[in-house]
Amino acid sequence: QRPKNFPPGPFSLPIFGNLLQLNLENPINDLKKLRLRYGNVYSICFGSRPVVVLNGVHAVKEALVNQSVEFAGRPQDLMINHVTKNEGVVLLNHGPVWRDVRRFSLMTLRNFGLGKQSMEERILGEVSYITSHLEKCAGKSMDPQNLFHKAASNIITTVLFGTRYEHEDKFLQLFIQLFKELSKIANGPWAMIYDTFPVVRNLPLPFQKAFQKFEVLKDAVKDLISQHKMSWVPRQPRDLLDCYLDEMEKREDDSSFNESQLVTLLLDLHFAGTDTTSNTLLTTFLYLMTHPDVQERCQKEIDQVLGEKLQASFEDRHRMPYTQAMIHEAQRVANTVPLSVFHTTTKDTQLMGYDIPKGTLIIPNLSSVLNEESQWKFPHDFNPSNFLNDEGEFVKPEAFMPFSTGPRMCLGEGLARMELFLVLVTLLRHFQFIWPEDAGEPDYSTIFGATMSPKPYRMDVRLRNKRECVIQSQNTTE
Ligand code: HEM
Repeated sequence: QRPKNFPPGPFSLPIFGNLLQLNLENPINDLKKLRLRYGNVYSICFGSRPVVVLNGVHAVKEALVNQSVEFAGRPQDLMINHVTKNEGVVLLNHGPVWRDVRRFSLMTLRNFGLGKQSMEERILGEVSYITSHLEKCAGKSMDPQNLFHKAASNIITTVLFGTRYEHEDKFLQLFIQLFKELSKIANGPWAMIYDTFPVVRNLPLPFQKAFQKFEVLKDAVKDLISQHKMSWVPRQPRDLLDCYLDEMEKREDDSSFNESQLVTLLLDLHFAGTDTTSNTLLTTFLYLMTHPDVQERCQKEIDQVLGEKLQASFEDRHRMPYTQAMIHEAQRVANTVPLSVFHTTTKDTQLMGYDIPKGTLIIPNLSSVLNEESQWKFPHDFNPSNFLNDEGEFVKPEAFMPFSTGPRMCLGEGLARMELFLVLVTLLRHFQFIWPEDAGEPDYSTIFGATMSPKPYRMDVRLRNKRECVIQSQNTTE
């Protein structure tokens, strides 16, 4: 039974709640139908647990921004909380430890923007590996999935541990494999059973594998920390790990900065920063190939702005309104984290006239905001004009929230935006991407998960004429 004056929703069955009425493979359409019937704030039941779903920009902002503290909690009793022992940052509940770890992570990422080996240099370093890989594929077709995934992983590992890994490296392969298996379990039916029926939690059912796999990941990170400590020079940080060791030394008696917390924080940031960015890149290239006019217009702008400059820099974005608009539009249609990360209420509160008790699970339906008909000029198309005004200047509507909003919003936003810009601008400058003639009609449908991805596809890669000469002459000089 729903609490008194709770947001309305469909009739729910005993034990199962509304789970049997949702297509758990991809519930986005079902959630959309419920919004049409019950409005922007409605409820469903996961088993016996009532859950509030927020839809549309106004409801999401009212909760996550205007009542930022009340809606900034995280659930603490799901399988994934038990697997990570509530450490790290993503799943920490609202409170002083989360605030401290978040502030440390944000500051450290921000400082790398200015430091000796800046974030920009780290990203451009990895971009040059992508470029040389694609040069080898020029004239052929290739599946970009692994390339983008490993590149996104390498960018975050250079920031976290100062290391990039060859794409065949065993450590990188192990991480990617275990992350994949863990998210499959965490997003699958066994996690749902674990979360819904506490009595089964100690039984030897397949969800136990998630606990074992996480331990393997933790052991690998512990080894990495031990190796790192051997070359660590206090107060001369090379990466986030060094900054954390400095912080641990500074706060000797502060129990929230400790080695166990560090292990999960590194895993959290690595995990949060990999699939998200690589799936966004995959969607962007799918749309660029199938909208060659958009691709060409970006290339013209990029050529014009960069001229003979050797490399793009993040500052160049201010002179590339169309390319900026294209990247934002790609993020809008990619809808990479469709249901955000679940929140909870930290105290009894009210939202749009409804009472919501402390501890209620909240789903900010970001998908409903990024596709909201009243907010976008072309809600159902891929059209950079969604981000351009009549003068052709770049503008960002308030409904652009792929990183969510409020105090829990993505803490890697700055890194992700820099990554997307530098990768896309560099690749569009050097290559043309073409939908292969024998690939049939493009399939824009998505694979639902904690992060959404496009169906696998192949792309034809061609060196662009103008750049071909420059690259060849550079290669000869080397
Ligand atoms: C295109 C890329 C990305 C997208 C679309 C994205 C999106 C999101 C979203 C929707 C959330 C949930 C916010 C909320 O709960 O309200 C989130 C949280 C988070 N993201 Fe990202 N993210 C991206 C890249 C990254 C990167 C590169 C990092 C690594 C530094 C990162 C680290 C995090 C962390 C640590 C959180 C949890 C923040 C907290 O709970 O305080 N993300 N992200």
